[in-house]
Amino acid sequence: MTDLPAPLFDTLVIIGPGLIGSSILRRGMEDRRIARRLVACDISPEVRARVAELGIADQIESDPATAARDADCVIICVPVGAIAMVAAQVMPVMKKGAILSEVGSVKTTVMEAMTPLLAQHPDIAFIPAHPMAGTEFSGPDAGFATLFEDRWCLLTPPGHTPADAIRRVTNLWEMMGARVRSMTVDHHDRVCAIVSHLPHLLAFTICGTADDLADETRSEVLDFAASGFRDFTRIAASDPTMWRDIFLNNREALLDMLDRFIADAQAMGNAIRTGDEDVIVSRIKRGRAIRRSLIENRQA
Ligand SMILES: NC(=O)c1ccc[n+]([C@@H]2O[C@H](COP(=O)([O-])OP(=O)(O)OC[C@H]3O[C@@H](n4cnc5c(N)ncnc54)[C@H](O)[C@@H]3O)[C@@H](O)[C@H]2O)c1
Ligand SMILES: O=C(O)C(=O)C[C@]1(C(=O)O)C=C[C@@H](O)C=C1
Repeated sequence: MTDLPAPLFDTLVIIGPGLIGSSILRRGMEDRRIARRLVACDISPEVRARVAELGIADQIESDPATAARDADCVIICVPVGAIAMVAAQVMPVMKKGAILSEVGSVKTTVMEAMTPLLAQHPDIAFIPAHPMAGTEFSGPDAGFATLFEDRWCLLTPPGHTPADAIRRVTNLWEMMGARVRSMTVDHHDRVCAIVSHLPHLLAFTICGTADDLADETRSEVLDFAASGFRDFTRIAASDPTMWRDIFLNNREALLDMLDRFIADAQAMGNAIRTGDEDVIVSRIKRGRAIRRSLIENRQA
């Protein structure tokens, strides 16, 4: 009989088994080469009970420190505003040489909050990751094992991070079907401001604008929304806590992108006002070209 290769991690701990955390757990349950033991930890008793019913973890804990004690890798999957607080709970008990990761949608402010903790615990490798995958749904029922398939996962490891730890986190995401790229926290936050955070801001806003016109158009909004508007409503159905934290933590990059967007939208408005067909058509063509390249890159 041939021995099976050792799993990538002996014990992998997911703190916050919501959409993202439960998707990692589901993939880990399906592919036991990822971890021998999968531990889930959540602050919410309802979430813990649901994770138990779904059978997507080998062990379920309510206390992050208890969950993290024997971990080879801990991944914090809670809203951005709570990541550093959870890190402060687990780092003092984590093993020397263990890996700490998180999946937050913003990196600069998390790294700032983590800097003093990292100085106190130099034996823990901190490797922030951000899977560019998700849906408008939250919670453990929303996750699925193929969520990261063919999606990008962006890593923002600090400069001194051991190469072996980066390799293991890269392997983890690749085993879940993702493509991995490393970048600085600043670059990450600017890229995400334009590809993810501004589109959400626009979706929440356009739904509000339509709702404010309710007297004139309420029934039309509901009746005829099987059009462009419907695609905005999917994004606008996203979780308020998650998006509050993203907007407040990526304030500068997001406001910069918003200013650019407002200038471009005004330019389009002027072209419509003055009947400048060339400007109108060239902008529409750029949109179509971007959609085509997304499809070619298998991202749409
Ligand atoms: N939803 C997406 O599309 C998406 C994509 C990529 C990254 N992210 C990021 O991933 C993280 C999780 O997002 P999600 O959509 O999976 O959220 P979610 O709401 O589905 O799950 C978050 C879980 O964290 C738990 N939690 C909150 N505070 C906690 C604490 N202090 N201790 C322990 N558990 C706690 C909640 O009870 C919940 O079960 C966020 O930082 C988000 O920015 C989200
Ligand atoms: O597909 C969606 O519904 C998402 O909102 C996913 C999405 C995105 O904007 O692309 C949202 C936030 C994350 O940080 C990464 C992915």
